[in-house]
Amino acid sequence: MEALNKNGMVLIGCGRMGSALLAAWLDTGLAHEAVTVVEPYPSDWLKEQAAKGLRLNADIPANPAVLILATKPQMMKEVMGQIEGDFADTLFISVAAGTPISFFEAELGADAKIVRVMPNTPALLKKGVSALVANKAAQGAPLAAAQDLMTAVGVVEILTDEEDIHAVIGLSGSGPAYVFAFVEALVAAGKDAGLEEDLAFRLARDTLVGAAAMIGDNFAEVATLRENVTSPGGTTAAALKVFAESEPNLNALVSAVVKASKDRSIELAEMA
Ligand SMILES: NC(=O)C1=CN([C@@H]2O[C@H](COP(=O)(O)OP(=O)(O)OC[C@H]3O[C@@H](n4cnc5c(N)ncnc54)[C@H](O)[C@@H]3O)[C@@H](O)[C@H]2O)C=CC1
Ligand SMILES: O=C(O)[C@@H]1CCC=N1
Repeated sequence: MEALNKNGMVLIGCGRMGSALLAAWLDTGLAHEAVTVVEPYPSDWLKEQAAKGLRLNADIPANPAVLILATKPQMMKEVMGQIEGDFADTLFISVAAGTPISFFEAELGADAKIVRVMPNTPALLKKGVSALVANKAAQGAPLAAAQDLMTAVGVVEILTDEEDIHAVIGLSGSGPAYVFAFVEALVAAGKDAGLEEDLAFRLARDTLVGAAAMIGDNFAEVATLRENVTSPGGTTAAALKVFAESEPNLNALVSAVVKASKDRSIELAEMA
């Protein structure tokens, strides 16, 4: 955070993703005074940060170390039109789902250092996962700086092919929503099975947290973890049979879900 505290960070758009990242960075030692946020509809939380010294809707400082773009892809053209200033050494980081690097190069010039990042909201708890891809000008030190920044809020994967970002969005960008939807479905199912909602919620939440914590580094072991719950001829076998035999089955359903997110990302990129 040293370079950022010295030369400043600018955040354009402080909604759900922008504020999750900013909150985690502030907690990691980013100084409020070093941050300029441009946000037309500041949340109460953001106003509290402004009271602590963060520069809210102030002029963009000259040559900030990093400028983060966290507005909707549909707004990006308008946003780029409103960014003016000296960005000779600035590293641009976009977290927008559907805006390709080529769009930013067309707006800023091919010499601009641009890293496209696909984070997810668990970044708020420093438990995010982000995939990064850099343009030519941002290879080396700028990409390493972006990697450091995102490592402060979770795990980082580096992509070499920008096209992979669509699938990443389908899996980990949108992914937390699938998990939350699954918890909602589990609670509804618990209620259908006769439990009170509060109890069903606690059981669903604690099962997910506990099971997630059991997953290690080896994908093959996930099947063993599943098998360890599944007594032959028992209750879990009866349950998993429904996943396997329903139409579409679980794998086909999840595949369609990830593909829908991926396809929308491609669509947004084509509109950029
Ligand atoms: N929410 C998520 O889980 C993730 C979101 N993203 C990306 O992050 C970006 C933001 O998404 P969310 O935070 O979910 O949306 P959001 O709608 O919560 O945040 C966008 C923010 O931009 C602000 N804004 C609108 N026009 C602006 C302007 N001209 N200048 C400055 N700020 C402006 C809005 O007031 C809003 O607070 C999107 O591009 C999305 O693809 C990426 C990964 C995960
Ligand atoms: O739903 C969206 O478009 C954004 C991108 C990934 C997660 N949220």
